Amino acid sequence: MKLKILVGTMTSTADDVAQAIEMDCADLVDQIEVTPMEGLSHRVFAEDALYLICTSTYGTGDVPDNAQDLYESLDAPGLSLPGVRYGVIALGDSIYPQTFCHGGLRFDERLSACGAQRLGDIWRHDASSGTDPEGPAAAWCRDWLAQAMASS
Ligand SMILES: Cc1cc2nc3c(=O)[nH]c(=O)nc-3n(C[C@H](O)[C@H](O)[C@H](O)COP(=O)(O)O)c2cc1C
Repeated sequence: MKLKILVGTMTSTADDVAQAIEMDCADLVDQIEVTPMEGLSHRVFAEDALYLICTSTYGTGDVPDNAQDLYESLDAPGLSLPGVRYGVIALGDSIYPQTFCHGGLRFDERLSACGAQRLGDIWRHDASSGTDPEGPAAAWCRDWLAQAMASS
């Protein structure tokens, strides 16, 4: 199975998380591909892969600039992604309590509205927690991948 990590970021934290997962989880899947969201559309979900949305949150609960095109494309009328299985890593900061981690939550809403299936809970990281996300995210991903493969 291939894991495709789609990265939405402004200041590279989400990319650091994706790189940590690529290093730590290589033994669990056939291939891991880390892809920045720049210029992507919903067509990225056509591949036979397991998808991981790894994104931060900006503005007032918005997806980062490099994720806008992909996010908007998921609103296409009649778009259907029934065979797509995905997980979500949502980075945010609890100093924005009204919109905490909404970037990831927004992707989850759009993907599930298109009939895609989320596996597991959304993993959130709080930039105000005083911990770096890379290690805990990679540990979460190992469990998540094990469950995803057991259910496929
Ligand atoms: C200008 C600005 C706006 C932000 N807005 C939000 C927000 O609305 N909700 C939230 O949970 N986090 C918000 N954040 C926090 C970031 O999502 C968080 O720091 C994240 O780890 C950054 O990841 P990145 O480096 O991959 O972009 C904001 C950060 C900045 C600098």
